[in-house]
This record gives sequence, C-alpha cells and structure tokens, in this order.
Amino acid sequence: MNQEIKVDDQIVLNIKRMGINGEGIGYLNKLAIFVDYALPDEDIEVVITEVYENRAVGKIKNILKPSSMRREPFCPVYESCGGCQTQHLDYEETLVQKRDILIKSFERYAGRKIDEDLIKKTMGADQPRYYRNKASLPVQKFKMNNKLGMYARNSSHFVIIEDCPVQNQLINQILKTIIQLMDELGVDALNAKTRRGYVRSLVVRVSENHKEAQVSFIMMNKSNRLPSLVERLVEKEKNIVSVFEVLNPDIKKPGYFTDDVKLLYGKETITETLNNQTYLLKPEAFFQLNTPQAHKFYLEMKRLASLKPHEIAIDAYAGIAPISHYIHKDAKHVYAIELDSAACESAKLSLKQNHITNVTVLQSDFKRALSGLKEKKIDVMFFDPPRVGLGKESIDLILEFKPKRIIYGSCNPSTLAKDFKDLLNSYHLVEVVPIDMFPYTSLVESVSLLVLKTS
Ligand SMILES: C[S@@+](CC[C@H](N)C(=O)[O-])C[C@H]1O[C@@H](n2cnc3c(N)ncnc32)[C@H](O)[C@@H]1O
Repeated sequence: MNQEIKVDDQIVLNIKRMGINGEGIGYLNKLAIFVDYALPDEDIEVVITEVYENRAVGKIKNILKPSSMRREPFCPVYESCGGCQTQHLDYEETLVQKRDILIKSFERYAGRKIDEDLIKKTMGADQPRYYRNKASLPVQKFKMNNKLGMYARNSSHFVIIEDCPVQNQLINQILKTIIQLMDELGVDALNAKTRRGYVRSLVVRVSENHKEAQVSFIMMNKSNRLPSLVERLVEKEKNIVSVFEVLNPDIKKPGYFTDDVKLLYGKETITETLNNQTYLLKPEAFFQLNTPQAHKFYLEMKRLASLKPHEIAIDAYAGIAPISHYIHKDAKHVYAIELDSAACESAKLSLKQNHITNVTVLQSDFKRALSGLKEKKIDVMFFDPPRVGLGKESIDLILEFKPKRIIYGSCNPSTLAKDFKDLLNSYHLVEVVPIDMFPYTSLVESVSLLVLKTS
C-alpha cells in the first residue's frame, strides 16, 4: 500500500493527460492518480477512493479550474451508462487526445523512441453522433414494463436507455417498437430477481447505405408468442428484412450468439455497400460499427500498402474480408484468413457477389493458416486483430516470412505498441494514422505501415 496517501483523503490535483479509459491523470509527487471525467489542464479537488502500490483512483469533488474544452454531455445517462467516456470534451479535442494516447502507449511499451512526426492527425468523423450501425443491448422486466438498457461499467447495475445518441436512429426506433410489442404481447424480458421471462438481449444491425435492418432476439427460453410479435414488428418497421431467434440459456456465458440460431423472418443476410462493393452480413459476423469511418480505414490501408500487380498479400483476421475487397485489384492474389465460420461464409458470399476471383478465404486460426502458406512468397501482410493484438508467437512466425511490408490495423494502442517492440527490430515504422472509429469513447483505432529493413 502506498504510504503517501489514503482512501478519503482530499487533494488538489492538476490533470496532466488523458488515460486509455478516458480518465484524467494527475500526479502526486510521482504517484499517478486516475480521475474519471477530469480533463487535461484542469485543477480538480479530488477525493481518493482507491490506493494501490503504483497508482491511486479519485473522484471529482469540485472543479476549481475547468478546461476551456469542457462541454455539456449530450446524453442524459452519460455518466451512469459508461458506454461513452468523452462526451464532456470538445469533439475536435478528443481527436488530439487520441493521438496523444497512441504516442504515450508507444513511449511506454514499444521499447524505443518513436518519432512523433510519423503519427498523423486523427481522422475525425463527419457525423460523430448516431454512428453505431449495431446495438447489442440487454433487456429486463421491471414490475409491469420491459426496459432496454446497459450494465454500467464494471457493475451489474442496469441503466435504462430510451434513446442512444451514438446509435443509428433507425436502431433506436426499432428497439422502441420491439419493447412496446413485448409489453403488449407479453413476450417478457428476463426478470433479474425471479429469473423468469424469455428475452435476454436484443441485437439490431442496420446497413447505412441500404437502410436494411436485421434483428436477433437472444432468448433465455423459447416463447410461443415470439412469432406473432415478429409478424407485428415487420408490419410496423418496414426496414426489417431479417429476424433471427437465438437460444442462449446459459446466463454465465458472455456473448450473444450460440449455435442454436433460427431464421424467423426474411433473409439470412442484410446488404451493405461500401466502395461500390456489396457485402452480405450474417448477424454473428464481425463488421466495423462505424460504416463511414470504416471506409476511411480501408482506404488508408490500401494507400499505405502501395501494392503492385505481381504482389501476393495476406488479409489476416479478415472478418467478412472488407480489406481483401478494397485491395484485390492492386494485387495478384490475396489470402483472407479468418477463424469465425459465419464471417467466412459472409466473406465468400460477398466475394462471389462482387465477382472477385483472386481472393481465397481460409477458415482457420491465423498461425495455423500462415504455417500452411510456407511455400508461397508473401509480399505484404495486412493485420486487423482483436484487442489482444498479435502476440509473440504470431510475430515470431511473421518474422520467419519477413513480408516486405506490414499494414497493421489496431483498435488497442497498448497491444499495438507491445507488438511493435518485437516487429521494429526488423521493420521501420513509416506512418501511423489514427482514425476515430468510435467517437466519444476512449477507443483508439489506427493504421500503421511497417517496411522491412534491408541489410
Ligand atoms: C477486429 S476484427 C477485424 C475484421 C475485419 N478486418 C474488418 O475490418 O471487418 C477481428 C477478426 O479476427 C477474427 N479472429 C479472432 N481470432 C482469430 C484467430 N486466431 N485467427 C484468425 N482470425 C481470428 C475475429 O473473428 C474477427 O472477425
């Protein structure tokens, strides 16, 4: 336990920077103190709530000198929900802070000095609100009514949400209609106390450019009234073209989808168009949550790669293979590697629909698929892994292949910087472009170009 400070102490703190979860960080001597909703340059009166060996946590008691960038949050449940972390900061300034988070992560984890000029300005969103094209939200029955909500950060407290201002408005409208129909027809949400009820969560995805909607009911128990609800729903909400029922009775299991998936209405996929190419999205398959920003992300990947017509590329952690779609014309052949079977199915359907013949989809774990490509001369590798990053074993394998260029799309600056630590022994970092994929959250997405060092 730290000797300098204890729980319930009140101190005045000058906030120096923003942390990876959107909190303000100030220092008492050398001890970092993390304060939610505090902003860089502010003087804050803080009450200490937690103390550890190398850090402490505090909460704002009083803002003595507010930042000129402080703004009124636009969501009524901003603080209790916790889904967004930076609504109290001017949007343009959030972009500056995201670049800074990348720089600080490189300083901390990359094991060498990285020239800050290589890290470009964050590409902001033209429409930073109403951007999420998919909502996955729990529902609960309270006394007479069903309610939609979200569990507060690190808590089982259920925060009721009526309208989410970072979610596509069509999703908000569809969710409201579903809740009304659940009340009317007695298709109840799970009651957390009695464990009675049917619906655990609702997943709604919309395609921005076709305005098609797909609804998945994640069910604790089957309800024989669900088919009538769906009939009424699609009558009221004409954009819905695909409805699934997913049976997921194991309350302890995280996630939404199981193998027990049944199409109740319409088609298996919804259609999205990006860059004049059509994607067919199954409900379980990963697709970037912010469609216009995803377009910028893929264009940056294509630009940074500068592929040549004779080159062979790998699109690793491919999802439904949007990167392959964007780059296929520039390359001789692309291998898209993806673990999830629904995503691979969507990828194959989409490639066929777009008459693309020089992309092979390999449904496999990345390392296993790459080991199987030892005979091929891979020139360029594209990576877009989940938040855990690539990790040492994958990097060791990549270094056996030594592709000429690596394009690394990342949604986590810490794991990106840790992966750079090993990669930068053999590669030059040429450019990093942060892209604001999740406005008003602390999440930092980026694309980097690494070029093989020549001896
Ligand atoms: C961040 S998403 C990126 C998807 C895609 N590049 C896009 O932009 O839509 C990461 C993907 O990696 C896949 N994945 C996770 N672990 C994997 C592994 N070990 N091998 C291959 N793919 C994996 C996930 O199923 C997911 O589709």
